[in-house]
Amino acid sequence: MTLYVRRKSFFNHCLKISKKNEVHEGGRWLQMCRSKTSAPKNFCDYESMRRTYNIRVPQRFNFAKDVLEQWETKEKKGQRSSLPALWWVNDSGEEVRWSFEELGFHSRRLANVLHQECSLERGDRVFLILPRVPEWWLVNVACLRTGTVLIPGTSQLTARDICHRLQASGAKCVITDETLAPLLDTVASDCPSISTKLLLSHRAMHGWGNLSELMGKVSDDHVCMDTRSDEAMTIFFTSGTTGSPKMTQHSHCSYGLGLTVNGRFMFKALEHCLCAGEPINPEVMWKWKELTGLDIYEGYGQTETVLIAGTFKGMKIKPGSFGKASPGYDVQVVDEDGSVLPRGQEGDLGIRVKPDRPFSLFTEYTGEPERTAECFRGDFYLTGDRGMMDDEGYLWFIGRADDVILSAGYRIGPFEVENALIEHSAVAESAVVSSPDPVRGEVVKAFVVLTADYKSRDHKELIQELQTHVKTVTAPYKYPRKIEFVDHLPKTVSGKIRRVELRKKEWGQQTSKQIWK
Ligand SMILES: Nc1ncnc2c1ncn2[C@@H]1O[C@H](COP(=O)(O)OP(=O)(O)OP(=O)(O)O)[C@@H](O)[C@H]1O
Repeated sequence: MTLYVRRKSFFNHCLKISKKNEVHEGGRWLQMCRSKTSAPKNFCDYESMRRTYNIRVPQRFNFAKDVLEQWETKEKKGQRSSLPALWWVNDSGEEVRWSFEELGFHSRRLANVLHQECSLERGDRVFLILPRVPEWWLVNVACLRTGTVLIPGTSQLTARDICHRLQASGAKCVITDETLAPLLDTVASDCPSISTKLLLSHRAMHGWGNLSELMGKVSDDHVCMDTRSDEAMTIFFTSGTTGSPKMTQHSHCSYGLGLTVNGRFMFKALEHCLCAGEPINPEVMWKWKELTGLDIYEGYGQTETVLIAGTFKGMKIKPGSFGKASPGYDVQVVDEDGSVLPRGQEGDLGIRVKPDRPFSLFTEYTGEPERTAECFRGDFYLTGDRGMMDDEGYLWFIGRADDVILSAGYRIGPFEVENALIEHSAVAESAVVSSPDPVRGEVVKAFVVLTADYKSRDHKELIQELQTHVKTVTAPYKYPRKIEFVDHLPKTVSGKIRRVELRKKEWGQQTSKQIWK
């Protein structure tokens, strides 16, 4: 479970602080919403939020020029409040607070470093691997300004992960700090595309340009690139939950404008909690509410998209459902032919792309046209997840398509079994996957991490107790016929459970399941 920690929050923040629903584009104001006042005061009603959301995508768009520079101008003219553009605080209480003017000043210098000192051209790729220090945001803006394509990576990546990302992306420039620079140096010789290495550090390091020093050399005059809306802005590597991470390319409009959904229809204060990235067990929601008095609002999205669906302000929360489709997306449950299924039936979760492809959908998996094409069926982009829509239009997550278990003719979503298991006080967390069975083909197997109080209990007894428990809280055929206790579950760097790893462990070399997976 992730409590609202999103790499895209910079864009959300800057768009959120706009009081009007407008984005300035080369002197013209773009109406973000069709509402009479142009500034919907209160989106407490989901239906009115969907009705009023209407973004017209301009031909050219650049977040740095069309949003940040406009705020800078307003700030200089005293036409906006003194809210900072960026306010950063670390664990030791150190703070950095930049106005839009300061953000503009530093980012223009950094843009000049990228262009003049590093000879990077529009379209060149920049791999950024830094913890969330202010410079992380500066590089974001400098890349927007220069039209270079930002590829962010978490600082928890291993040398192998970094090597894969650099080779796959062909990045020309890497930017990191002194903790990670030695790791990058170990793989640099295998990554011939790198022409520049920039270091954020007070110290010098052989082979690395010092970012702060270079910024001191260049001017703060920079004309922002007039990028096309559909031009590449960033490439995210997916989490790698199901296989090796895919390069997911977003354009200046799909992110720069698309993320208005996330920014505008969320809550402004920390007293509201949002969870995204993995399904959240209803039990966790109840517990959270009991301990904090707060509800958790769920958001469902992918690297390929912005927020696809969510429990928006004013909507009742149905624990176990991730809410309704976001404005801007028509989300449906479709069958194998791409036809929309009736409500209540399980199928593939898809986003309608015909006749109009939502502008906030990714462009492609870079360099993988076939893989990109595989995501589309009929009029829909397929998310790769299985789900269901209820009578009220709420969407329910069943599992990733690859994770669904077929046992003796039944289709079983792992999430429901995991939800049942976590209700038992012995279970700290669990992951449910398929396991081979000579009679049923495959059966449900649960890998369970026990809570401290249960660690020394007799395992045989505990297995029976957990099986009986699942049979009583959900349909009996879903109970895990096999249970294995483990110390921890395999996870991605962002904390998502890698069921694929457990499944591989179960199926070993048995090819039939491997092919299906
Ligand atoms: N609220 C949610 N409930 C259930 N699942 C969610 C939710 N939010 C996100 N997800 C899951 O996360 C996926 C998107 O995650 P991401 O784009 O990071 O890539 P990944 O699918 O985890 O990794 P990879 O594509 O590399 O295997 C969704 O397709 C869905 O399976």
